[in-house]
Amino acid sequence: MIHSNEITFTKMQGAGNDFIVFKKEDIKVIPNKQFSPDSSEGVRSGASLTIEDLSVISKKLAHRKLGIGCDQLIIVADSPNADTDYEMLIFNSDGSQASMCGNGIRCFSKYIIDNSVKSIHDKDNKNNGSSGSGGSSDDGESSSNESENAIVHRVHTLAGTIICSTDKSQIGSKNNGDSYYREDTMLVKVNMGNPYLLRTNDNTLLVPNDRTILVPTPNPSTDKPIYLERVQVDERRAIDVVLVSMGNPHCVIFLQDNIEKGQLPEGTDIDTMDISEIGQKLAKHKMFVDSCNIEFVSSTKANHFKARVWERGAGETLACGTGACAVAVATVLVGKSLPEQQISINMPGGELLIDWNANENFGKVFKTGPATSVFSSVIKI
Ligand SMILES: N[C@@H](CCC[C@H](N)C(=O)O)C(=O)O
Repeated sequence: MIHSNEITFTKMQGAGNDFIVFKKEDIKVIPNKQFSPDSSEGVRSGASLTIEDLSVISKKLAHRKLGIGCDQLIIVADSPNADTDYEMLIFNSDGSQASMCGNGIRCFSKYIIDNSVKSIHDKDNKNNGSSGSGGSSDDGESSSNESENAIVHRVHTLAGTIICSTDKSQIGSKNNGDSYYREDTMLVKVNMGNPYLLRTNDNTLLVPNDRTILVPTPNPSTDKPIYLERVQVDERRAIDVVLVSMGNPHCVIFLQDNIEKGQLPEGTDIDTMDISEIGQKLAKHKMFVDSCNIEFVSSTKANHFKARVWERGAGETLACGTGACAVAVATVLVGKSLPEQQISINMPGGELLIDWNANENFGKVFKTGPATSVFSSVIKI
């Protein structure tokens, strides 16, 4: 090995979905003198590392026995444009790069606040991470996502700009006038953007691009909406699913509907079923352009649902933020939720609250949930 890396990181979790979070520039690339004793190279910052380098590092760190262990790596980087404050890079535990992570972005925002990470675009130094960009905007987020008292981060992701808002009261009170006492957990509300029709290998003619906004079909009993699909899991089984993109792909399975159609066995129970069997098969189904995240859902009472997730690139996780949004959107689309009311999605690691009304706030989906710091340390790999 010619180089080793020393990384200062924070282990975080959001509703039990766990992350290793660090700044890209906080990776120190150290030349290994044992293998290149004559090299004049000194310690470099990780700022110059490529996506391939970060993918290799992520896979090592994410390993639950040989590394630190996590579902995703969340890397804080400088934003490539002046419209956003920061960039968030995401890697699944298998090293694949993801476009968006709903639980991770709340932890990202808490990390920025806790570490006073500066935005390179904040020339006046107004935004030291805890003051926020204040970012009101014309695309609907300002009405529901922020207030005078909120710290707002506009984050560049591969899924587009995502806006996080944390009420200042979440940050804790001033301690002795010179430092902040920080709670381990803060609640963060995120404008997750619009839900989109998921483009698959089968529907490319009907869904010509990845940015076709999803809206409820006016007459679902007579039209077969494009987001409903019957998927052949294997030779003996087909399952009805709802397909939603939250900037990353989701395939939502309502258990009871499939039991009633005889497509899942009577007695299939969300708490005890083995989701890995169907999850793995569907995740790599040929209809998906680049694999898929699979959500299993049962209803508890009006606007309350239980869900478990098989994540592409990470397997079963205790929660998935984009997954919770996709589930909530799917429940509205198929008439299981009232869009005027908040939707509660309970996953094994905790509850996420989703607001989506296709006719308000430009059809954006809002998600509220916790972000928790577990510990910080340094690792050499
Ligand atoms: N845990 C995440 C989603 C992470 C990415 C996903 N596995 C993918 O590959 O799309 C969340 O909270 O949204």
